[in-house]
Amino acid sequence: MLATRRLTAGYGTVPVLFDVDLDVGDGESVAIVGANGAGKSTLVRTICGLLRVMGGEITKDGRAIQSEPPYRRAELGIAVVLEGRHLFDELSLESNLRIAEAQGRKRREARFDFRFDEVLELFPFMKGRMSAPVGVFSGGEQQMVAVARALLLKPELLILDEPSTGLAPKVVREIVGVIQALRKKGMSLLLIEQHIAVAAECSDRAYVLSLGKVVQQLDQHSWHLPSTTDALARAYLGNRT
Ligand SMILES: Nc1ncnc2c1ncn2[C@@H]1O[C@H](COP(=O)(O)OP(=O)(O)OP(=O)(O)O)[C@@H](O)[C@H]1O
Repeated sequence: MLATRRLTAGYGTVPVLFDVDLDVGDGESVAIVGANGAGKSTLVRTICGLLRVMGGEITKDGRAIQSEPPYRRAELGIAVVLEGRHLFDELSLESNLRIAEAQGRKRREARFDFRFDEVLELFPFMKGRMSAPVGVFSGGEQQMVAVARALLLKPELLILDEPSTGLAPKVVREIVGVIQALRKKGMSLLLIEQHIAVAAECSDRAYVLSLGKVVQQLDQHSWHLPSTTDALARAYLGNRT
């Protein structure tokens, strides 16, 4: 589905990601974990085309996409929920969703064709609140609007940048429930997550990122091994642990 090879990217002339090799298979859920400043958001912005690639390659289904503009990557089936959500705060919930639905209609051959009413079923709180401006919604509700909007783009690969950060445990459980429902449907997911427990629960595999490099790969069985705990502690706390 998605691959990066020796991907180097950053800001201005300064790289903050170095030679990142990453794969997300068809129907796979892959997490990226790492401390603040490890480069997780930079990786997301580079994959969706908001940051220029300095070196290496990004492919979607084997086709190089690193020169494609962000809107083309969306048309190719990559949707992203960025940190900060970037909703149209003054517009109603319905307008926010209908704008995405209109974009999604361009993807006629999409494998996951979420209809408007199906998306609403995933997010019951939305019923009866269609005319409210999304700026008045709670952080958790806004996060769900951002996910709903991404789904209406009919993606094959959904990238979620820190979906649980700053949210109450009950809301995190709701988001986890939605992620699990998408996994069941076979959608490919790339999940950027600082909370190890959420990452372990919602992914098949994970990459540990530290100072812009992949320092370890984890599979389902290795999350709780002592060597993993050590590697995660080093990635999160530095080498003085
Ligand atoms: N707009 C920017 N201009 C210059 N440097 C930046 C910019 N955004 C991030 N950086 C730097 O790039 C590095 C990686 O940051 P990034 O936001 O990708 O990390 P992160 O793993 O997503 O962290 P967090 O969990 O805090 O969001 C950091 O050293 C950061 O200071």
